Amino acid sequence: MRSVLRQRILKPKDVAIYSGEVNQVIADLIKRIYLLRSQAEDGETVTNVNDLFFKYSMEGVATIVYESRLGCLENSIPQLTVEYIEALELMFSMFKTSMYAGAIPRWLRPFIPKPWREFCRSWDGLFKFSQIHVDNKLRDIQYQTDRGRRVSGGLLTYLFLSQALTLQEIYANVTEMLLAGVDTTSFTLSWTVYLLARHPEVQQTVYREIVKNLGERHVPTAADVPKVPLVRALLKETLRLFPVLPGNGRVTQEDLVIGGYLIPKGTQLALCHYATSYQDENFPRAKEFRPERWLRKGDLDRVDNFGSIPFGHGVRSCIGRRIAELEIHLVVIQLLQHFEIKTSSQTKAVHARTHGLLAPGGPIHVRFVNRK
Ligand code: HEM
Repeated sequence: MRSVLRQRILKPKDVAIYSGEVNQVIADLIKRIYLLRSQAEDGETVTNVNDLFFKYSMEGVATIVYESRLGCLENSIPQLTVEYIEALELMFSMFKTSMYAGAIPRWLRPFIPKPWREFCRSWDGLFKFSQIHVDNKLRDIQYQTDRGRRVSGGLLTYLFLSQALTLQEIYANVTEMLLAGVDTTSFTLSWTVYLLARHPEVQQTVYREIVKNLGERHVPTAADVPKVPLVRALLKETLRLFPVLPGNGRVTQEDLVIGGYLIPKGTQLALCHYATSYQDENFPRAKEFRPERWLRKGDLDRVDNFGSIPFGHGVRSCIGRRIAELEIHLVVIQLLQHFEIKTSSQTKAVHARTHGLLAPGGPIHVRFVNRK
């Protein structure tokens, strides 16, 4: 899969072509914020923003991966999408249990049936959903080719036409991408909004840069993102403080000597970059939210810092990184163009909690206040 997609989504310029689709999803998200605000007592508060960003992330990744809209941000969500959301929620709500489900020996399953049963139920739901969308697209392509038309399209079309993967492999891989691309992106967006609301001075600086370099209402595309380096820095800083995957692991492929210790080939290594992200030796005043620490001082300056590697590193690093960045950069710019994000009387201090992923430990409520 990775070698097939190398040309399509691994670099920022590869995913730039999806700006238009992502912006349509953002337009729906903003419409939804106006609606939800209007239903609040103060006309400004949106409660539990993660629910909103979950739907945004799901719609965003599906529009790229399936090349179709799911209707997550509509008032009445299509039944098929509702079922998928339920399967996804089931998967995450029992993440810890289901992680061990595969380790339960077959003979033991009749005695403790629930973890395995739920594990299969949630995966079946996710696969069924992917299969329906993939099959629809395949039928569409077949229809076009039968009529001698030249077919061009996005990711899924490319996967079909390249013929590098079997249909089963396509089902499996797009299911994994959708699964991997929803909570990761939505938690990160929820933290971003939370941090901006609690640090109005940072928010003001980012907003000023957007207005100066892009304007108050210009709808941004991927080409605009390098003009607002603080927006990129904001995402890096958010992921440093709240890396959705707080740890990572690798099995050594050869004998290594690290810090004077011999680590034999085949050793399982665990890395907790959530911990290294908070070390002052890696990030001065590490506990503080300071996006500007990621800004380059000049053209030759690089600010890579391996104390924080939220997307992993190397050949197995996150395949959806550029998609996630596109979705987050574009939506943050537009949210700040439309609204000042503020705490409300309902905003409580929220701490991180792990359930496999590092998630907000409670609901995040913020006000979306009209820009004057
Ligand atoms: C803020 C958002 C995201 C974060 C922080 C994140 C983080 C990660 C991390 C840490 C890994 C493991 C990398 C490693 O072992 O070195 C990973 C793997 C993966 N991610 Fe993401 N991810 C995000 C969004 C996405 C999105 C949007 C997609 C799909 C469109 C996606 C698809 C995947 C897949 C398929 C893998 C497995 C890759 C493999 O095993 O080769 N991720 N992600």
